[in-house]
Amino acid sequence: MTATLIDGKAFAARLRQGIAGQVDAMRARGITPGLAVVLVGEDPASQVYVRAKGKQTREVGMTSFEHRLPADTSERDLLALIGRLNDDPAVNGILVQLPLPEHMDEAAIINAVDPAKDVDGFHILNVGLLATGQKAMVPCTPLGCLMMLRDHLGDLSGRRAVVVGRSNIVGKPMAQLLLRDSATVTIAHSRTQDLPSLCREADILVAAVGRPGFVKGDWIKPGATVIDVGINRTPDGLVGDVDFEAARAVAGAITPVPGGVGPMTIACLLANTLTATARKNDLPDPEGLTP
Ligand SMILES: Nc1nc2c(c(=O)[nH]1)N[C@@H](CN(C=O)c1ccc(C(=O)N[C@@H](CCC(=O)O)C(=O)O)cc1)CN2
Ligand SMILES: [Mg+2]
Repeated sequence: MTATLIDGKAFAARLRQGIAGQVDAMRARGITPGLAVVLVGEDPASQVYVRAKGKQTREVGMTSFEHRLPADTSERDLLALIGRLNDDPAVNGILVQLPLPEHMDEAAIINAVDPAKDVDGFHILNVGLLATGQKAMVPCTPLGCLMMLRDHLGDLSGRRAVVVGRSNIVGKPMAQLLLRDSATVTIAHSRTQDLPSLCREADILVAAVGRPGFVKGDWIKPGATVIDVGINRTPDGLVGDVDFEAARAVAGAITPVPGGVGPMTIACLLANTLTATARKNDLPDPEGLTP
């Protein structure tokens, strides 16, 4: 038996359709959500993502503000731009595309964004709110993973989840979200001992290490749900962190790369922009878009 494919591309398209409907309703009340995306430098992958973000923002009826700055922009100038966006009432969401050039202090930039406009959920305040179970802005990639897991599995309570990877963008917030849904969560990383055995205990396995085909088929518990967050460019094309062909013969369900987690990341960015706009205007959180 081969695993069910969790189609992130189709899921994201449905999500955007729902968001477009909610944007229409907001615009009828005179409120147009606005998202500002800031790109520093010419990283080719980042350029692709930023272009896709602008296009999808406009397609759901929101206003897109795009700021492209040269790679040698000073931290001071970037902070000044963020300050102007923080003060701009037409901007409800601000995203600074990562990675930033080497000379920039990433934490200082992230923490300069108004937490209420922090649609990436990376600001220290939102990290703390999420960790303590309070209303936060939630990072887009883990939010998308959670939506797919709930859609496929229903209640996550009591399930054993292993998150491989401890980044601030994916691994840590993913673990927080799973914990919030009462899963039993382990975060594994490069120093974890006997990683294959640990992974074999997982009903839910999330791979976010950034190494092509790192998770092998025989690390997977038969019937497990596997979420592959990896996006690795190799001579064979784009591949995930999971050995897909071997894994799909064992897993119960799996996200493909491309077409799994990636498209959900941008759809959840739009979801967060809608949430930030609703909160700014003292409206209830949009249905189904927050954890
Ligand atoms: N400020 C942020 N920076 C970065 C984030 C983020 O969430 N916030 N995440 C990634 C990049 N990213 C969005 O920014 C992103 C990555 C991948 C995809 C995607 O749709 N991938 C496709 C494949 C597209 C391709 O050919 O590359 C897929 O997986 O099907 C969307 C967004 C790092 N930076
Ligand atoms: Mg991401």
